[in-house]
Amino acid sequence: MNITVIGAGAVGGYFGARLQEAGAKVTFLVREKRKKQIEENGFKVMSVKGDTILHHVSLESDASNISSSDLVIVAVKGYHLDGVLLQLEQLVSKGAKILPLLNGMEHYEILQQKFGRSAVVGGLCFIITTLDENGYIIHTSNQHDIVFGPLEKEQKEVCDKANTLMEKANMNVTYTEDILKQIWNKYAFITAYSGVTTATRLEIGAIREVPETLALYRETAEEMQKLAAAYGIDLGSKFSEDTVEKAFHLPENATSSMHQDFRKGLPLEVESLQGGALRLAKEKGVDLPVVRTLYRLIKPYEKQ
Ligand SMILES: NC(=O)C1=CN([C@@H]2O[C@H](COP(=O)(O)OP(=O)(O)OC[C@H]3O[C@@H](n4cnc5c(N)ncnc54)[C@H](OP(=O)(O)O)[C@@H]3O)[C@@H](O)[C@H]2O)C=CC1
Ligand SMILES: CC(C)(CO)C(=O)C(=O)O
Repeated sequence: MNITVIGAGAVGGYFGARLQEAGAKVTFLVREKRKKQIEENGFKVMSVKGDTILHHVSLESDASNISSSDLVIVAVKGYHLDGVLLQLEQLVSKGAKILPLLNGMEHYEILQQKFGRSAVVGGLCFIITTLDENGYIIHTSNQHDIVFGPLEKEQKEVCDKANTLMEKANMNVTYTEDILKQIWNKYAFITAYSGVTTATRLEIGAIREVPETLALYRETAEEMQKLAAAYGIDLGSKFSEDTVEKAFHLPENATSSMHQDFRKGLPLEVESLQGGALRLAKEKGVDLPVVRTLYRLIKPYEKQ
């Protein structure tokens, strides 16, 4: 299977490497600085699930040099999505379907509007990865999961093929017919988790010790559930309870990638997560006062 990964960062680099190990022909579409870093330092993954070095890495900076791909995995930050649309256009025009792994929700609408509904497969991931100063991928969580599936019937063939590949790879895959619900589920969870960890600058262990702050987390989950319902998605009567429960099963020092970005002084995806929720809520006339407060607390640090 021919796969292009746009964004050879923490997420794209990790899953791209796993798919290449499993036999896929993977091309990483990268910008010049990252290309140079990989050429100089090599492509290494240091992972609790097993280290790997890619001895041959196919790197491209221009999608017009890629003849065709079955699937393009998009793993850039939400605020870089606009910057990859022209490259994506070239790949989609040569027959590729898009599998986004970004956190958030609005990118689906953006990609579907630009490339048509049939081009965009549903997907998300659960993993904790980061890049070190050499550009090596450091994977520290037990999770290395992709959840994906067709959003349109005509995507079944490429999804079946991707599933066969992912099942062979050193990662977990959940292939589901109900991917829209799973996307909302992750979006609702991550908006609460990233919002509360980043706004408080606390890891989950400290948050769950303080009932008042844990209530903030639960109320964010409740609001996100309300938002999902306004879009016709029922996350289930136990969603907020389960979200709180999850906080007690995570390691004490676990935190969101947004909070980690905050600590590193990197830009924050607040517009893709909390900001996006507020825009989606406005369209449906839903009020999200807790999400709005988190948004207002995090927004000043968006560009750091
Ligand atoms: N890291 C994690 O643990 C998790 C992250 N996520 C989500 O995954 C998404 C990606 O995050 P993550 O991998 O951490 O981010 P990273 O910053 O590590 O990687 C993003 C990569 O995208 C590249 N990029 C940006 N613009 C372009 C472009 N125009 N062309 C080619 N490459 C480009 C960047 O390259 P450059 O070096 O050139 O800037 C960077 O390498 C986010 O939405 C995040 O929320 C989800 C679950 C967990
Ligand atoms: C919660 C987690 C680590 C799960 O993948 C995540 O998506 C994030 O922090 O961005």
